[in-house]
Amino acid sequence: MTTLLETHGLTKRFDGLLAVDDLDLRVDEGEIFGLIGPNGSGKTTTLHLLTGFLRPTGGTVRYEGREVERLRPSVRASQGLVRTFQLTNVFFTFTALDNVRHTQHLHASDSVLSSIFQTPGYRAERRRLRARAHELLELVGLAPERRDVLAGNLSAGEQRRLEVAMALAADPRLLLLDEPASGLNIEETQELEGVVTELRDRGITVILVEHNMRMVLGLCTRIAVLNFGSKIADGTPAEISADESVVTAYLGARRDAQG
Ligand SMILES: Nc1ncnc2c1ncn2[C@@H]1O[C@H](COP(=O)(O)OP(=O)(O)OP(=O)(O)O)[C@@H](O)[C@H]1O
Repeated sequence: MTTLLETHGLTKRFDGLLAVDDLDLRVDEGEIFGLIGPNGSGKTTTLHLLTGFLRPTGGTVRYEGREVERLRPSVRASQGLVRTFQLTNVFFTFTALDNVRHTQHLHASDSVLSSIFQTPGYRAERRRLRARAHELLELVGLAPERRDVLAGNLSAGEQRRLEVAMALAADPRLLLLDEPASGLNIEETQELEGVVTELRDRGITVILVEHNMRMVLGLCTRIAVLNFGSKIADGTPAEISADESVVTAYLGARRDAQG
C-alpha cells in the first residue's frame, strides 16, 4: 500500500488553545479514511492544516512523499490535494453546470491571448471541458435534466453532490470531504455514500470528516478519532466501535452538551 499523505507531530495553537496536538496520521492510496471526534475536537482545524488554509504551529504534512505544509492551498490543489467547502463556494444563482464550469476556469491555464483570439486549440479545450463538466455532474448523480437548474433550486442532497462535482473539476488524487452529509436526510445521505464509493472505485483517495457515524463506519477503511485535539484512537471501523476511549469521549461530549 502506498502512503499518500502523512502528518508527523502536526500541531496548531490558537493563543492559549491547543486545537491540534502532536497529530500523526497516515492515509494510504485508495482508502476512504475517516476523521471523527466530538464537537471542537480539532477535525476542521486538521483539514485546514492538510489543505493549507492554516499554517501549523509545528509538525509536518507530507503529500506524495514531499513536505507541503508551507505551500499555499492553490498549489496543493494543483498537485491533487483538494477539498470541498460546505456550500460556501456554490453560486446559488448559477446553474449546476455553470458552477462546475466556473470551477474549471479557476483551475485552467488558458493564456489571455488564446482566449481573446479564440484559437482552434482554445475552442477544442473549451469543448473538452464542457464534456468533462457533463461527465462530472453525471458521476455525482445529477441527471442531465438537472444540469441547467439554478443551484439554489436544487435539493440539499443535490447541492452537496454538486459541491463534490466542483471539487472533482480540480482532478483530485486526494479529496477531503468536510461534513458532506450535514443537513441531509437518510435517502440523500445514501445517495452521497454511493458517490463516495464511486470516487474510491475510480482511484480517488478520500478523507471524510463527518459526524454521521453510520456513514463513517459503513464507508471507511480506517478511522482516526480526535478528542481535544489529540488522536485517541485509529483503526478499522470494528476496532474503533469497540474502543473504550472512543465511547467515553463521545459519551462525555454528550453529557457536556446536556449540561
Ligand atoms: N480561528 C480560530 N481561532 C481560535 N480558536 C479556534 C479557531 N478555529 C478553531 N478554534 C478552536 O479550536 C478547537 C477545535 O475546533 P475545530 O473547528 O477544529 O473542531 P471540530 O472538531 O471541527 O468541531 P465541529 O465538529 O464542531 O466542527 C475549538 O475549541 C475551536 O473553538
